[in-house]
Amino acid sequence: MKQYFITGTDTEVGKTYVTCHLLKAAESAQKTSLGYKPISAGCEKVGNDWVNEDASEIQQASSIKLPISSINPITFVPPIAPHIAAKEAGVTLTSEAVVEGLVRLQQETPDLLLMEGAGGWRLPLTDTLFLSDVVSDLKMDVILVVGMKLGCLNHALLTAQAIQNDGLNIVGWVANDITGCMSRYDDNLATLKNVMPAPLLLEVPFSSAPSTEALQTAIQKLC
Ligand SMILES: Nc1ncnc2c1ncn2[C@@H]1O[C@H](COP(=O)(O)OP(=O)(O)OP(=O)(O)O)[C@@H](O)[C@H]1O
Ligand SMILES: C[C@H](N)[C@H](N)CCCCCC(=O)O
Ligand SMILES: [Mg+2]
Repeated sequence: MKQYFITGTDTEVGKTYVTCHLLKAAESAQKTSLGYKPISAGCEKVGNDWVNEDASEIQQASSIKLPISSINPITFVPPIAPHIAAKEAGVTLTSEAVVEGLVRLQQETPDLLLMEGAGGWRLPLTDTLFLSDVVSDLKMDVILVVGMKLGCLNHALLTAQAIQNDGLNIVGWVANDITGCMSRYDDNLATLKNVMPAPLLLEVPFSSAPSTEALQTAIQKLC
């Protein structure tokens, strides 16, 4: 079993989008896949479940089918910073709760297990604990999704430095074209290829799937 933490240069940069492409590509390569979204903020009640859109997409993209509460055990209603939502709900976010949900999914022994963060790398769980602390304790390899837009060079480099300073390995970064209209896209991509301290794992075009070949190359590197 190979497992990775998916982080991004910010919220809304395509972590879920990329995670789902990788989970589905793994299945196409005859690998079992499972996604984990430990903490979500922005949920609605569907039947007896609190359902977050990321979690629902990840559930559908995973080859191993599990209840939404296993894919996403910690849910908050308002789409805000999770530690603030937790405080409002009278809940304390803990490392143990995140790890407990992960261990449950590891017991399914998928070939590929992808855990999506929320927001960017240094996401607070409390005023003294960050999701990055939990990932560091777990010693997970990291995939960094870069939302290709003006400002991403700085965000990508700072995030990569922070991950490495935390003692973790970046297995690769993903160039995700989230707008389809970034000025000098190719020049920005070339700069990132030169300056990032990790290899480009995958390029994801705007509004269309990456090529099957590119996805399979990425899966071969990951699995
Ligand atoms: N390559 C792309 N082409 C078109 N739309 C995209 C692409 N990548 C992401 N999107 C869209 O951009 C939005 C944000 O993407 P996504 O939800 O994956 O971000 P995220 O980083 O997971 O955000 P969060 O921090 O909330 O988890 C979504 O509507 C998604 O469908
Ligand atoms: C609600 C939203 N979609 C995200 N999942 C949460 C993003 C939290 C960002 C916190 C921050 O760094 O400011
Ligand atoms: Mg997401």
